[in-house]
Amino acid sequence: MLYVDDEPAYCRLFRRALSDDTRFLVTTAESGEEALRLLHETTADIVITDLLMPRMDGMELLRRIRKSSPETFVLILTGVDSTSEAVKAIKAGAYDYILKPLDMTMLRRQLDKILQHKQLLRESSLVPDKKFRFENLVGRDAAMYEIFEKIGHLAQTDTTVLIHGESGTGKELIAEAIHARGVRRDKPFIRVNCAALTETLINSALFGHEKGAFTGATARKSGFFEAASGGTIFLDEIGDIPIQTQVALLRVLELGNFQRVGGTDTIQVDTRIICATNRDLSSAIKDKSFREDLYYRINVVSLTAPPLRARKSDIPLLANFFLDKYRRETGKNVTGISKAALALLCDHDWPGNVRELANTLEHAVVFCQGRQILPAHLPESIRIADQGQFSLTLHDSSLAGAEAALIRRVLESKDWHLSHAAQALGIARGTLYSKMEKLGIRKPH
Ligand SMILES: Nc1ncnc2c1ncn2[C@@H]1O[C@H](COP(=O)(O)OP(=O)(O)OP(=O)(O)O)[C@@H](O)[C@H]1O
Repeated sequence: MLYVDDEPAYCRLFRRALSDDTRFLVTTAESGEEALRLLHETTADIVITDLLMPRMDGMELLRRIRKSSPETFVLILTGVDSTSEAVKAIKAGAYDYILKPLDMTMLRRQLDKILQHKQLLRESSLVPDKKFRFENLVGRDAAMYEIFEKIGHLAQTDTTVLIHGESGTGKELIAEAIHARGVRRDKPFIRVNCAALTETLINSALFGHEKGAFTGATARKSGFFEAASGGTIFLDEIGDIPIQTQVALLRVLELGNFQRVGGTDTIQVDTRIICATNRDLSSAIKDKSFREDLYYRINVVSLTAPPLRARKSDIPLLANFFLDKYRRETGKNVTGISKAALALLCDHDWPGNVRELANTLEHAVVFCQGRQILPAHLPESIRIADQGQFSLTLHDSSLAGAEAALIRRVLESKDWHLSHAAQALGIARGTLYSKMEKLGIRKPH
């Protein structure tokens, strides 16, 4: 590890502070130029550099290191008044920044994080385990294996994680799995839906409040962070937290402490933070509704839950998983999904992702009278979407007219093969025949 600072006193302090930590071999340099010379002669896994230095400053040194040895982790040291410079440095590839005057506890925490990150990088080359289930997550698609693998690695660390993904893709299950596989598994996992909390309530919900902090605060109350102490807090829809809460959150991430609303005591917590968002936070940063420095703090490691339409090979597996779940819950003897119904499920685009698929199977099990899920048991939205393939144009808005048009289209698509058409429509062949009679539908000669 190389420490770069133009103040010799700081260099000495740093060497002394880490002298008992056998994981690091510390070298110091008093200028950017000297640092580059040393890096030329030997390698360093971690470089910690002051930002403000005469001649070559920390930014320039960072740029040079990124070019010559991109795998080196660079930490920037900066004063409170130049955090915007630090953000620039992170954009330019620095791992993170540390505030000056140097707080050794903070520094050690950062170094632990880097070591964990390095471990992660080493392990990410391992062959993925071919299982279809990972904690409560089900999946066999390569995209899901990748997620399982990442969860496995992240669980071994205490890193802050940001999970991206559309609604219903399993972000909460991913967060739970990271918690369940880690050392904090016996401690609480607290989920907070930030979007559901009003601006006035959120600070008190997260950090608690003192008696009399606001009207109605009749007693001291601890918040979610205290409840999750020792465990994990999952901040869902993080993009929706108001700016004032973002400031408090930044403090928890940087210093590991907070104050209750209306309180003056500083409360130290050891809570792992996992966040999720279905919004593009970079546009929120642009329109200033989300702090950039907070973004870098929560986005130490990020993963993206893939939408269901991007892993269609998981649909049959998930459909059967939910069939089994709802069959047990309802006690019904539904044992399978017909080919036609499964084809409809596989064709659907699932804008609501796995949640929509789960709801669809619940609906199907409820409506199924026999042993097999047929197209007729699926919600109309799924069947209609399929019929959309025929680009059905309805000239007659009456129910009978629409039914006739649909039956005609399906018959045409099945070459007027009654059994096939009946199966696609999810009705019995006899029912189709009588409907054709009633609606005056005949095969054209
Ligand atoms: N891979 C999966 N295997 C099994 N169930 C899943 C999977 N992904 C999601 N689910 C189920 O789908 C539903 C939605 O999942 P979850 O709440 O984790 O999604 P989310 O991405 O956090 O959604 P939102 O952004 O709306 O909060 C839950 O009932 C969950 O159990």
